[in-house]
Amino acid sequence: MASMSVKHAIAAAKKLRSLQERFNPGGSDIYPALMGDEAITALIPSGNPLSVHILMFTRALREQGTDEQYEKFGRRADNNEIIGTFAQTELGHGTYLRGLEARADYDRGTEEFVLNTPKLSSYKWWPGGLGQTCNYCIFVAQLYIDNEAKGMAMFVVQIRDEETHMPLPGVHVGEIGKKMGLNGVNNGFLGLKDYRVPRLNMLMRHQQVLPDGRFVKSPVSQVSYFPMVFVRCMVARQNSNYLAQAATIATRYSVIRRQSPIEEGQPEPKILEHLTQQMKVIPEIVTAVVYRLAAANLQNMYNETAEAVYRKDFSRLPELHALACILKVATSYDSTYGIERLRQACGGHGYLTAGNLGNIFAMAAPACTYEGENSVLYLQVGKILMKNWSQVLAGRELMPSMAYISECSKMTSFPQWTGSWECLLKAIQYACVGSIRLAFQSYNARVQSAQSQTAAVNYSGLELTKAAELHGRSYVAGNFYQQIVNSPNKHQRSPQFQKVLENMLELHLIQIFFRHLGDILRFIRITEDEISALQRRLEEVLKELRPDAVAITDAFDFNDKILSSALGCYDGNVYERLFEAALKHPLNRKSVPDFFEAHLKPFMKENADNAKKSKL
Ligand SMILES: CC/C=C\C/C=C\C/C=C\CCCC(=O)SCCNC(=O)CCNC(=O)[C@H](O)C(C)(C)COP(=O)(O)OP(=O)(O)OC[C@H]1O[C@@H](n2cnc3c(N)ncnc32)[C@H](O)[C@@H]1OP(=O)(O)O
Ligand SMILES: Cc1cc2nc3c(=O)[nH]c(=O)nc-3n(C[C@H](O)[C@H](O)[C@H](O)COP(=O)(O)OP(=O)(O)OC[C@H]3O[C@@H](n4cnc5c(N)ncnc54)[C@H](O)[C@@H]3O)c2cc1C
Repeated sequence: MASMSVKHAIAAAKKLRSLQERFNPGGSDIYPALMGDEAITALIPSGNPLSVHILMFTRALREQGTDEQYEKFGRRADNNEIIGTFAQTELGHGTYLRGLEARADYDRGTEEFVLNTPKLSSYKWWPGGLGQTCNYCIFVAQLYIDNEAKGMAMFVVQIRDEETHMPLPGVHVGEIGKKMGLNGVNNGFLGLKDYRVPRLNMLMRHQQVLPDGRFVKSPVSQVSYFPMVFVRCMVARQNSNYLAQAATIATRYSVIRRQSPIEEGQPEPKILEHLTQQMKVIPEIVTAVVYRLAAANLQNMYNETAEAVYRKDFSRLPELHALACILKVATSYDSTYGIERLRQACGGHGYLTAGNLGNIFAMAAPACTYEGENSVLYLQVGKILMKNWSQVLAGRELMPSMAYISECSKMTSFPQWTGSWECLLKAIQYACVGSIRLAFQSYNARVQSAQSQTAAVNYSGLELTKAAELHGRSYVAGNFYQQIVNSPNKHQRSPQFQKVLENMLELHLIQIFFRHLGDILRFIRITEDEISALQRRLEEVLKELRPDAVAITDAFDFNDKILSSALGCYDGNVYERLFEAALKHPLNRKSVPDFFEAHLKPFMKENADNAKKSKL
């Protein structure tokens, strides 16, 4: 599987190169790389062994290396003359980067770094493509000068001979084993023993080690985390894509499959006529659209921040970090749960490999873990919200994506309930700010009682997580509202199209309201009649969107090859394709399976003989 994936990935990478040259000659825009990776990944159901090379190795060389280092390594990596990965996670540590054990000791006598993974737990473990594909990597290690720890640093390390692909002396590298999906990616392990690299193999755009061993600290240590921010932005886009693929499959299947009359004596309807089926499928279509728009916003913000960082302006890093964390978490959680809901909406056939929903789930699910385990990132955002709440209390302005927190903090109570979109959006924001206030009271009480920040974060973790989750909901719903109601290009839309978009906004806001009704009722009084009115509107908007469901998912424009699903094929010949796939199964090559003579027949005969004996 790995070799097939590499073959396909190389073919697709060549295609990508020609596309880039045609549409983005010599440009550094992230989209071609992203599109290329998405295209390659989509065409290789077992995952793209070049993903981390495209998304992390090449970018780290460009963003963390000096111009000279880019010329020496980055250009060859961009041109796919060398293939790398990003080797940060270890067998013993993934989240707690300060606990990483791999070390780089500077030898000023030879102006080299001596790299070691001192224990088994120090082995790099997980990097994509590391097992067999890559011949280089970015090796993340704790930097030591005269045995004094200086923090994390990144090193360009060649791990295999460029001609023979043999692991170099001092390198122990291989595949970590079968996973629940992405088995074409050859995630690998890497151990280094007294492996020497020249001083100039340490990426030194932001921090330097001079020939005599003097260390020049980075102006902002967090800029070394930038490669992770980029992938978190990618995950937001990639996982909204996975959800859109699954929604397309389930929608198409739901208008082909007929089951169970709604009125006695009537013919069996398409299953999408059942209201409960609409509630399973249509919100997922809308969620895919909502996150795709949010991810596009985040991507633009990433580009702007990356350019600013290149100019040594680090001012926007904190906001980008907070948004990249919350959107990576929200998109990966909601897409993973949404794809499983869509699989279940396809009944038994949803469980068939031919439907491809299981594989889309297996591709989407690990994003809840990699690039920052989701609950850790929720805590990251919770900590940032605590800092911002202190700013609110001090009367200071907040970053634009958190401005609503200031506005809501000035409200002494929630205004008269109207049920309008603005009211629903404000309710989610108001509940978020209420949760932030409660979390801060707990957190601050702990800090005041002399608990350390990390301990206070831990013991306030549940409230911090809730506040972070509601902040994500507020940002995503607010972005969708702005795009539908206040977009500058709104007047270029046909009235019909605008109406469909407004129906999607209505559904998203009401769905989020009901998902967080408990959180909202803690801070806002809403009557039973007002809630029942929203229930009616939910049922109504599902009915309104039902006729548009197929057109919206067709507009995602996934080729049958990308969907790779007998349930979601454009021509709708589901049963014929299911049967065609079944007949291809190896067990159908013979009428009598080999195991009959070898196992089944003796087993049944033995039971028959025993039955006869027991009657005697
Ligand atoms: C298109 C296809 C897309 C995707 C799929 C395809 C391919 C990719 C597939 C797989 C790739 C996966 C690659 C990986 O998984 S690489 C390894 C990823 N590992 C992680 O993400 C580690 C997660 N852990 C953390 O990030 C750490 O917990 C930590 C955030 C670094 C925090 O650690 P800690 O030492 O405790 O420090 P804190 O006090 O929490 O933070 C210190 C300080 O720094 C700020 N901060 C933290 N992170 C960032 C950042 N990324 N950017 C900017 N700022 C950051 C933090 O807010 C705090 O600031 P203060 O002001 O409070 O000091
Ligand atoms: C498919 C896939 C591809 C990957 N690709 C790469 C790659 O290319 N390069 C790379 O370097 N890594 C890669 N990784 C590794 C990935 O980045 C780590 O798995 C991830 O960072 C989580 O770390 P961990 O596995 O050590 O889990 P841990 O950090 O051990 O987490 C285990 C549990 O402990 C909890 N926990 C940990 N710390 C805290 C805390 N402070 N507070 C509360 N709870 C906590 C977590 O929430 C989680 O529930 C990949 C992983 C996967 C699954």
